Amino acid sequence: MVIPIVEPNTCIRGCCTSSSIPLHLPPSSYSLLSPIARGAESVVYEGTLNGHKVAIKKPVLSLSQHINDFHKQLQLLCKLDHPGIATLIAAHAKPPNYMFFFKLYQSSNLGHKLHVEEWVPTVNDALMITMQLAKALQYLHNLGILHRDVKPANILLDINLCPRLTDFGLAEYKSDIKEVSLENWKSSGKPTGGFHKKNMVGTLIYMAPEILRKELHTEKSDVYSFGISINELLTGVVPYTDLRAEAQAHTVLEMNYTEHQLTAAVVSDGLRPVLASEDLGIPSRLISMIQKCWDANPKSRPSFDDIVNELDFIMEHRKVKNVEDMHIRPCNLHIDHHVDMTYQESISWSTQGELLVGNASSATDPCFRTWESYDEPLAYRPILSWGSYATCGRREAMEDTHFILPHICNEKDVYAFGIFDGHRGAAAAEFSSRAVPAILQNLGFTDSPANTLVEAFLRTDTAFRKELDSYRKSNRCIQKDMHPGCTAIAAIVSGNRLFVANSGDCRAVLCRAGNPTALSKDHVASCLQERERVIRHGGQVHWQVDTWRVGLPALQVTRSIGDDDLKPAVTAEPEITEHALCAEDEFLVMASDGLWDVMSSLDVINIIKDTVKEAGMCSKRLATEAVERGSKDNITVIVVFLRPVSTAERIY
Ligand SMILES: Nc1ncnc2c1ncn2[C@@H]1O[C@H](COP(=O)(O)OP(=O)(O)OP(=O)(O)O)[C@@H](O)[C@H]1O
Ligand SMILES: [Mn+2]
Ligand SMILES: [Mn+2]
Repeated sequence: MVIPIVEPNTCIRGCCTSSSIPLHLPPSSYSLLSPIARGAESVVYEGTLNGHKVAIKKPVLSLSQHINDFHKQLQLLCKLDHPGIATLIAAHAKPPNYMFFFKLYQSSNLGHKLHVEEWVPTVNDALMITMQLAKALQYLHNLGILHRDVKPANILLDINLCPRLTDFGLAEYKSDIKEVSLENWKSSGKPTGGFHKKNMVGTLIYMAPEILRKELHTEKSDVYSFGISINELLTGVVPYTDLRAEAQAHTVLEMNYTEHQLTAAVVSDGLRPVLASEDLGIPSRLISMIQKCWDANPKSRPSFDDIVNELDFIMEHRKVKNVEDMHIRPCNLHIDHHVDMTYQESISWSTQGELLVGNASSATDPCFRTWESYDEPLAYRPILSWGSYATCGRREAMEDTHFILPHICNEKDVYAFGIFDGHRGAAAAEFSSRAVPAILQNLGFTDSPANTLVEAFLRTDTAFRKELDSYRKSNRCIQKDMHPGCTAIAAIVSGNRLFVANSGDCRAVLCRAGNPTALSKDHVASCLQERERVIRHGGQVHWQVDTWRVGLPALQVTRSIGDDDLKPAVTAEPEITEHALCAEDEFLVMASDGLWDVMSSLDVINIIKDTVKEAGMCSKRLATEAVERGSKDNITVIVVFLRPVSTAERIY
């Protein structure tokens, strides 16, 4: 992208100059589209500059000091040019608009990648990221610049997952540092002032003990933050969160309280996060390097020159020895799944579900884009972050399954989520959790999202019953009278459109302007309409014990995948609801009936309101609360935030 430079290319004060980066832009050359992130000091937007997609960082300028800071940051950014550092393309440094234009890095930041997308890197991925980042910091230190805010949220990833260090909001020339820090502690009160404390929840855990003791920042303080960040990359664990696994810090208040104790433990007791383990193929020298980086004594920490040399050695050694690359953690570690083995012996229903529909990930057919929201380029675009939690609860066996499928057919703005609640065994739920996403991928955008969802449910049901039949005929490892089934709910978010398909009694709720909107209706025999439909299709309904039930198996639900002894009365055909999302939509909650048995939609919304705004933590809190309230069933929860959540309430 070539942007003409208008001379004199300086900011309004004349303190920032550059020969290659334009510092004032005609207003017609750029536009702000949707916000990507709201930080403490800025809002980052996706936007365009001369027709190209860019990231636009617009600082919050509420004090004159903030304008000084902008100029300082711009002077610094103009000097930087390194493949490990986010590229500044242009800036606008004239009132009333102060903006930085960066290259847009599409693969989000490392914190999001690890904890929201649950990305599991291979050893080589991890080594490459570590090396690139070390080289970027080596480059800065050679220029006499300290970054002072190294953490995964400030490490962007490009499409090749190469890291790009960003956020120079706290960066300083080492030579200026004495003066600045004294001034900082006094005037702005960083990091002890009330406001900053609130916003430092995320940063504190990366701060070296000497910084927590309010001593001066040196190169070695960046080394410490680097060590903590790389260990987080290797373990996939937000530093110290494992400490609170039992205590379950759910609210910001609780978090702040623990942060206080944490600071004391890091400074006085030498507490550090749990170190990555060698078991999963991580080179032992990399692990010892991390330990040296977070040594309590700054003088004992290596410099980035030392670190780059050591990494060179580790990588060369792997190459010579031809060490096999592998993932550094098993994928999907967080789900406590117990598979019901009573009748399925050696059949893996999940694998069957995947195999049956062909290898979805290799779907190479170009997808035809017929999904309507793409015709409206200016339509509202929600920004999603999601998490899930699944627990057996008080049951012996886990019969719930779920899937999360971001970026269907590599489309950035298209996501699918689904939950399956098995009955009479887990087979149907296990099969469906693989088959439904695979079919969605395979169908791509050839039909409307609503039709695609219906098709996915029906095809999964047919495929599962056929498979079951062939097992029965071949007399292999299945009892003749077993008719497993599952209820199913799935959602597709495509641009600003939300589609929910439901068969059975899982439920989806949207929080719109603080109030619950039901996105699904339960299909149970106690519902007159459903009872009549079952009878019309040849099924039998009777009152038994306390409620209406279907057929001999006395099923309470009237729609499901599987249950082949009750077909076609108990249909797999879902009901679909469709909504246009808008700025008032805060989040979407999907859950199996184990949650809804003990909680109303309003309860769910209120609980999320006072929980740390991290989707995984919200899901866990809801499920845990449901167990506490006496739910006797398996519980699976998926929470999807539909707009950016405040950094102050995020945990990384
Ligand atoms: N060039 C970019 N491309 C894509 N996403 C970006 C880009 N720059 C920033 N972001 C996103 O915006 C987030 C915030 O950016 P940045 O850290 O620069 O802002 P900040 O206001 O200083 O935030 P903080 O609250 O961490 O101080 C990043 O974590 C990243 O997810
Ligand atoms: Mn940041
Ligand atoms: Mn910042």
